[in-house]
Amino acid sequence: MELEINNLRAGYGHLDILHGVDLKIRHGEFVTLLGPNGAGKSTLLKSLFGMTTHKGGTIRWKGKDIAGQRPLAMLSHGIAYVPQGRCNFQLMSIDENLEMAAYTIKDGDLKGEREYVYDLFPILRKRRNEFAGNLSGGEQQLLEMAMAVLRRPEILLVDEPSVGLSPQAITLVFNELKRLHQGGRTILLVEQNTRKAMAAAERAVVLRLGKVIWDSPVAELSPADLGELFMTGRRAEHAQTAA
Ligand SMILES: Nc1ncnc2c1ncn2[C@@H]1O[C@H](COP(=O)(O)OP(=O)(O)OP(=O)(O)O)[C@@H](O)[C@H]1O
Repeated sequence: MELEINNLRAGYGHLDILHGVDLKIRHGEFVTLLGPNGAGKSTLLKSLFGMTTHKGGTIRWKGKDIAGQRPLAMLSHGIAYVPQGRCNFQLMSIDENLEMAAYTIKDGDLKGEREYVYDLFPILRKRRNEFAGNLSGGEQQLLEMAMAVLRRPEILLVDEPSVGLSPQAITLVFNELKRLHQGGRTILLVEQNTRKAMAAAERAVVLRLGKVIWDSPVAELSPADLGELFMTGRRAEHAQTAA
């Protein structure tokens, strides 16, 4: 087991958002985290990257409890986070954005790291001297992923990469996610586009009101069941757990 979350409680200051999350992710898995607005999906990703107030429970990463550690420590453990929206430096070139992403690598071989990323995303190499702000939405999302992958993480936490993208750009981004997974990376993806997410991932986990209410291979969850889970917290007839 790579990541084992037990009874995780977290939030923002006095605000409690996660009310006891249990989730296990094996090395190399592609898991999508689904759920209605405000369920706490982004909060769970942020908690795994040390960006929330830790209130209890454990996050075991390769056997060691890392709950409550801050983002820099999470990066050093091999955990990377791709935030929602495009957070790159718009008035810097792609080369420079990747340089910024490499900032925390001690004694890093920047050129080598950059070439590693360009081999993964040749589309970025072609435009390496252009401002990030001049890339299309889909290409900017790829740059976000590239900046996270540069540190060669073992797990990628990806938050709603399809937001604001055209259908073609969404297809491009999901194809790249699948390629990153095939390259051996573990992926935990939060996504509102449930159809795309379930086509790419192996396992679907549904979060509602700060708790996991469903966890199964994607094939065991129909769109109708998913709708029912979102609305009522139960799957008609065969609910695994109640909300
Ligand atoms: N920085 C913050 N400070 C305070 N409250 C926050 C913060 N970020 C999120 N919240 C609150 O936490 C709750 C869960 O938000 P979160 O973004 O985790 O949900 P989500 O399941 O990802 O929803 P969506 O699909 O709409 O993005 C919401 O009520 C939200 O208002």
